[in-house]
Formats: sequence, C-alpha cells, structure tokens
Amino acid sequence: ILVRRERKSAPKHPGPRGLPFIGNALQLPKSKGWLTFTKWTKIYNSPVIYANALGQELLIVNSRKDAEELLDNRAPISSDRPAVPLVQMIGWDNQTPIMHYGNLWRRHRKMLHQSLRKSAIEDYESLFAEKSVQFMHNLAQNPAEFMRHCKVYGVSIILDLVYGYDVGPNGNEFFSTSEEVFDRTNRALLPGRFAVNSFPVLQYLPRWFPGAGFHDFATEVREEANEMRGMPFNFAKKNWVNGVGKPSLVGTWLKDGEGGEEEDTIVGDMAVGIFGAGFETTATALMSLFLALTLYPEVQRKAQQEIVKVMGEHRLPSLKDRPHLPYLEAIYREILRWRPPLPLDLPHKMNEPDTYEGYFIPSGTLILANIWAMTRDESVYPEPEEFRPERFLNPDGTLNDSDDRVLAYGFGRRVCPGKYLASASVWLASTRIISFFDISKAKDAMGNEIEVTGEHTDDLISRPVDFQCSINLRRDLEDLNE
Ligand code: HEM
Repeated sequence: ILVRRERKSAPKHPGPRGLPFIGNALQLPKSKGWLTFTKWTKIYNSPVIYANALGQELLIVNSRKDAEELLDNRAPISSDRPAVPLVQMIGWDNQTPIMHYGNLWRRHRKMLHQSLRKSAIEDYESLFAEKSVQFMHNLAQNPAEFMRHCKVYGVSIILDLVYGYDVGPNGNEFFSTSEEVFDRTNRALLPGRFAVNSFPVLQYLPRWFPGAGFHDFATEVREEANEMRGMPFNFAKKNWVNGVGKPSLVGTWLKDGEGGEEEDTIVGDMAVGIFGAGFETTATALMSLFLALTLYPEVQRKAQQEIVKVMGEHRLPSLKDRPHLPYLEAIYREILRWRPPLPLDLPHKMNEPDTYEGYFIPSGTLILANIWAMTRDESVYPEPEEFRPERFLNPDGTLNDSDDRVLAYGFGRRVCPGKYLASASVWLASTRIISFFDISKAKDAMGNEIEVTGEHTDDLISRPVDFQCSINLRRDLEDLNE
C-alpha cells in the first residue's frame, strides 16, 4: 500500500487530468492519435505528456531531444514491448517487432544485424535493380494501379531476400493472403480497437459470451497466419536442404544455427517478422513519393534536371550514383519526414522505474514516441507541412549532414534493423520513377484537374488515402536494359 501511495503521489509529467479508476481513457484519441498528441504539447506546455488509461501509464514524447534521452540514452531500461493479448492469441508474439526484450530478442537482433547491416546491403544491389526494373514496367503498362505496384515492389524484395521466393511481376495469390493477414494483425495491434487488449482478463471469457467475438477473429487470423508463415518458410528450408533455388536469409540463418525444431521456430518467426515490418513500410514511403510529386511539380523538375546533369540522358540510375545526387537524397529524407510511415513509433516499455527532469516514471510505463510531432518541429523544419527537400541542403546544394538521422526509423535498441535496406530500396525506386516518368494531377472528363487531399489513413502504418494521378513515360524503357 505504501509503495502504491508513494507511486501515486510522486510527481508526473504534465498531462490531461484523469477521472478516478479510468484515468484518461476517455480523453485518449480513438483515431490518428499522433495529431491529438501533437496538440497536447501546446495545451500542456510540455513536450513530454503523462497519461493513464485504466491503470496503464503512458508517456507521450513529442520532441526528438526527449526521445533520444529516454529511448537512446536509457535504452537498457526502455526497450521492452507491451504484451498485446490478441496478438498472443493469434500466436505472433515472438516476432521481432512485437516480442519482449530479453535473450531471445537479442538472438534475433544479432542475426538481423549480420544480414541487414550497412555493409551487407551492397550484396542485395542486383535484387533491388531487378525488382525496380519490374516496377517501372508495371508502371508503364498500368499506371492507374501505381499503389499496388508500390506494394508488389516492397513485397517482392522482402520475399526474394528472406525466402528466395519470386512473387512474379504482378504479385500472386500468396501476396494477397499475406496482405490480408498483415492488415488484420495490424488492426489487432492498434490500441483501443479490441477491448481484450485493454482488459487482458477478457481473454478467458467463453467463446459464446456476448462481446467475446475476438475469439473468432483470433482463430480465423491464426489459421491464415500459420499458413502464411509456414508456406514460404517450408519452401526456403526445402531449397536450402536440397541445395537448390535462390539463396535466402532463411537458408543463411539455418546454416548459422545449431538446427532442430527450436532453430526452425526462431528463424520462422524472424522471417515473418521482417516480412511484416518491411514490405508495407517500404511501399508506403513510395506511395508518399507519388503524392509529393503530384502536389509539387517543381520538385520533380529539379530532380530530373539533377539526374540529367550528373548522368546524361540515357544512363540508368543505380545505387553507385547515390553520393552524386544530393537533391535525390534530400527527396528521400523529406519523404520520410513529411509522411513518416509510422507516425507513432511502436511503444517502448520501461522495465524499471526511473526519474526524468524531476518527474517519476514507474516501471511498466509505455513510452510513445510521436514521430509525427518531431518531424513537425518548426524550429528545425519551418513550414513543416510543405514538401521541401531543400531543407536538407546547404545553399551550395550539398547535403547538410548535421541532420542525417531519419526519425522515421525509431529509437534506441529497437531502432529499425531494416533501415539500410529500406533506404537503398526506397532511394533506388524513387530515383528511377522520377527519371522515367512525369507525374502530375489527373484530369476528369471535362479536362479539370482532380484535386488531391493529401490525407493519410488511420492505421499503424499510415499510407496515403487512395488518390489519382497522371503518370506518363518520359524516357525510352529500353534504357532499363542497361
Ligand atoms: C521506410 C521503411 C521503414 C520504416 C519507416 C520503418 C520504421 C520502423 C520503426 C519506426 C520501427 C520501430 C522502432 C522503435 O521501436 O523505436 C521499426 C522496427 C522494425 N523494423 Fe522497420 N521500417 C522500415 C523498413 C523495414 C524493413 C525493410 C525491414 C526489414 C527488412 C524492417 C524491419 C524491422 C524490424 C524487424 C523491426 C523491429 C525491431 C525491434 O523491435 O527490435 N523495417 N521499423
């Protein structure tokens, strides 16, 4: 009782006043939390906000400085993840992005680091090149489906790399099933969508009990998820055992391990974890590029001029050209600043109590880094809603390397391990899209431009709401055969 009393009376960061028992449960936003949390900084005059929902303590962090202090510098105590009952019921709680901090997680990260560290990315260059050429052909053949082509590009890179599996030029049935499964698991992760995540005790309600529909949801998704996890893993393992097919990360990880069922489970979990974490984020960044090019034609013109100036009219841009194309690099950084695919970082959980700026942070507190608010900090990014790559450039057109941390990849020990892979694949596709196509607002039957709202969806990975744009080839596709 004394510990509880002390904990209750210890000073906490400013935040909305809560009600007895339920705390701030009714004030927490039901949709696009990142927008409300950004406003709270002004309302409560603090970049760090304390809230409490039904006993779960939350620290919303709206500034980069505080996120770096709490999540980078105090990583040993702020790197856990919360348990999400519905995800446990689906059986996906041992995937890298979701799993608890500890020895198993360390094993995952060690293997991921070996395969995805900066110097390993060169090995995958031919894979990015092949898939981006396919992407350009898809765009030329069927421009109206550009959002789908972004997804196919993201998924085809990950599946080829992780499982040595080729989804073919337009994706296949497996791609549709996985899209559906990830969509549903992302929903299961969103706070507030399912009561069982807030009240874990509900998971013991019998299936027939009113309101226990989450059991059916979990069973249904679990079956699909198992199939989706098993099929490509078995494919990759069989190829590795028989020494046939393409190389894959699954094969590398199995080779490095000691074998056995436990190894299979770990490798299978890691593989599906990076599949889920990698394909939609990459696709979303590219969808945001289409949005930016539609809304900011002058950015596209400048980028095309840079490509022609540095590489001439006919050369195909490759990753080797990246250091010589600073404006294209600035576009890549600006896409992830302007529309971070995860506007609200995945929650980090404190596994020890701490104090910060004289305020008490109890063990178990969830830290929600609001990447959206950080990328809208007007003292660093004036007029933050404008898409302006120049903010990453010096007046002489070189990159201002003082700002080279891409906040969209998160913080601390849980920082995205796929960031180098994502950076290379997004940069290459963006540069080739800009080089081969002119993108502008679509026109209706009367010849009037169709307005684009620039809205994003209310999801964990928030992509542009479906929109139309006009995509016209400006170079000979033969140049792709270089
Ligand atoms: C533009 C693309 C991407 C963005 C914006 C992005 C962003 C993020 C963010 C914000 C996190 C959470 C970090 C934190 O907790 O602080 C994360 C985690 C993760 N990402 Fe990415 N990601 C991208 C692409 C990828 C790719 C391509 C892969 C794999 C090849 C990947 C694999 C992972 C994994 C495994 C985690 C979980 C790390 C952990 O919890 O230890 N991501 N990513």
